[in-house]
Amino acid sequence: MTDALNATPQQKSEILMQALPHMLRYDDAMVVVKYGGHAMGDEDKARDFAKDMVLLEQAGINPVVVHGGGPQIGSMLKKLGIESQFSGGLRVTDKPTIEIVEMVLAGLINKSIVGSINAEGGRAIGLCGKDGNMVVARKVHRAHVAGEDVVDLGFVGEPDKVDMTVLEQILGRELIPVLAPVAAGADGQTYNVNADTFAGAIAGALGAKRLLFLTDVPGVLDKNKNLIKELKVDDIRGLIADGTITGGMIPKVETCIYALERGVEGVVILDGQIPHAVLIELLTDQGSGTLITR
Ligand SMILES: Nc1ncnc2c1ncn2[C@@H]1O[C@H](COP(=O)(O)OP(=O)(O)O)[C@@H](O)[C@H]1O
Ligand SMILES: CC(=O)N[C@@H](CCC(=O)OP(=O)(O)O)C(=O)O
Repeated sequence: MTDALNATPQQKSEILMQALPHMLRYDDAMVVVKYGGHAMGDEDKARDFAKDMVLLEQAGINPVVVHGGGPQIGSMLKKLGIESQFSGGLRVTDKPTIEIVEMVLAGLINKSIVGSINAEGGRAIGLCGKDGNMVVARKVHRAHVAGEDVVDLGFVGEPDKVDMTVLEQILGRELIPVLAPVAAGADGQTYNVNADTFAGAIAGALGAKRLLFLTDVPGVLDKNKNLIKELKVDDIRGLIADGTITGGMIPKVETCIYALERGVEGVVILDGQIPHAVLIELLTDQGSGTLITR
């Protein structure tokens, strides 16, 4: 699959025959792809990701991209002399920080992904939670984090209401939505929403067939750092309790549980740095990461 885009016509038709049964499984289905800031990498990787989204759309699978950009926000804040502070995996977001978060996520990164998809022959449309009131956020009140001081996270939000009207207009019309995890509260205040949580809310509201988390590790690893290929929701709670799953993986697996409970059929956590990771996952028998089901 890695070389498929540069293959000869004969090789391409062989690859297509192998991919066909998988394509039929996902025909007209919705797949939410969470593209993490760590998975973004260099220009070549961005191009590969964009090619995958275009190919999925052409194959009749409707990809919805939700992107992050944590490391990129961190670099911009650093350039401006603003220190990043996290509590429980969430960025403490004061007034100057929320302005940079919105600029980097809904501006720079969103438009860069839209541009890459368009350059590969797709038609992407970049939105954030504010557009069409897609996601209305409420402030996160998570002051108590085990082992950490009590912190007011500031303008950190979580999805409160999700309205799919705008996305429903877009899907099935050869457009690829690219969503930045920025949303307004009912009072109009802008909130910074963790991209995993945002992706889970969108996947749940759409009843997506798959939610893919592209990150910088092969999937969920066990205590010996070996990949766990399949997990059930009930296994997850034990792995958090015994300290196998920690840090940034916790909001990810918690989002998996949330999305599965809302009808998403399966969630996969996989290494987005592998070229064409999404195509390998969806269109081959190889399945590259951790598949989580109910
Ligand atoms: N059991 C585990 N398996 C894999 N990664 C884990 C595990 N526990 C903690 N992690 C950490 O979670 C990180 C992925 O979360 P995060 O950095 O938030 O990703 P992203 O930026 O892609 O959203 C991994 O790089 C790893 O350091
Ligand atoms: C509240 C909060 O922490 N928001 C995140 C939003 C971006 C994000 O989640 O990006 P990744 O997926 O690349 O980590 C942040 O400010 O970094």
